[in-house]
Amino acid sequence: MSAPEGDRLRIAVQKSGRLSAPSLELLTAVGLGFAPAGDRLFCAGENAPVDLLRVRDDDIPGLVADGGCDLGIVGADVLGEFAAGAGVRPPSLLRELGFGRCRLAIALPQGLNWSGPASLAGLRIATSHPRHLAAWLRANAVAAEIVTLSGAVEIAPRLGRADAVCDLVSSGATLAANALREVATVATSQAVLVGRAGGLDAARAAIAGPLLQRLDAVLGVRGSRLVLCQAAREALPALLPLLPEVSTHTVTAIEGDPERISLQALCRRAPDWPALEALRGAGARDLLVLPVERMLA
Ligand SMILES: Nc1ncnc2c1ncn2[C@@H]1O[C@H](COP(=O)(O)OP(=O)(O)OP(=O)(O)O)[C@@H](O)[C@H]1O
Ligand SMILES: O=P(O)(O)OC[C@H]1O[C@H](OP(=O)(O)OP(=O)(O)O)[C@H](O)[C@@H]1O
Ligand SMILES: [Mg+2]
Repeated sequence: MSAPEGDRLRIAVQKSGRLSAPSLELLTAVGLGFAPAGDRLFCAGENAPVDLLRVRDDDIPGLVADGGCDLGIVGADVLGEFAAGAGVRPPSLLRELGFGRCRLAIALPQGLNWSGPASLAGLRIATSHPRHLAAWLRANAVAAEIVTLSGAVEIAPRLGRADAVCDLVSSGATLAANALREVATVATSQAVLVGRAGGLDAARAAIAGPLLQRLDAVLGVRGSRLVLCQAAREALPALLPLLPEVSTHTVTAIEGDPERISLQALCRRAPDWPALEALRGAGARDLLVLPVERMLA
């Protein structure tokens, strides 16, 4: 990966929060190295013409939209809020990254009844996602007041600032800790890679292209396992259906033993213990389950 002097790719990532560590891990997995970030906002790439900008996640769509950065990693929820705003052409969604999975949900304090979206009519709903919420209320023909807060949304009912909330949920622990009950999903989200809407200039595209290919090689096998085993050739038809979500498999003859084969299967998810025990019961021996890091097709 080489580029003319001065032509460097800039990637915006969240400085500190839910997406920071997995974003850096992904960039490392595609071969990018950065000096330890510490508190720095800007990290020059050590082995490629790619620099990191570490910022608040809310700033990432705007930075990519106005050309301050070429690529960014941000929650689809934050991208959606930005895109629903007036005026600026939002960044393009280039890839879904499979981490930071959560949902934007409506939750009510105990004591408020729920019989559908109409139950929210006339209530004050606290959220950091006012545009998502406004669109959802519109789609459900509900008139409610939106109270926009930048954080700690779940505390708003207890403080008397709102009657209900619309916030991000994954495990539900934060809602439970605040005695709130999830009643409806407004949107689902995960981390996404975004790029400038108009595309990159030729020099930057030449840096980004191979990186995207590497990214696909990593994302395409996330969660996959390589399962290896030996078995009698006649056991093969019984073994294959026991493997979870096989994407490809290879059968190899074992030298000197025409009755036995070696099976290699790429599975989109890990076989659990019962599946492995069933495979063994069907004649598989020397079963190996290996993690898969990347696959160049
Ligand atoms: N509980 C969760 N589980 C999984 N992903 C989450 C969860 N909460 C948020 N996210 C995702 O992570 C993104 C960042 O969340 P985080 O709470 O770190 O943001 P923040 O507090 O706004 O940070 P910043 O200081 O950068 O503004 C969210 O936009 C969402 O996409
Ligand atoms: O359903 P849960 O697993 O409890 O997750 C939900 C919480 O996660 C997010 O906040 P985060 O913990 O990132 O902290 P923040 O409020 O400081 O952004 C979100 O805003 C919720 O508060
Ligand atoms: Mg934020």
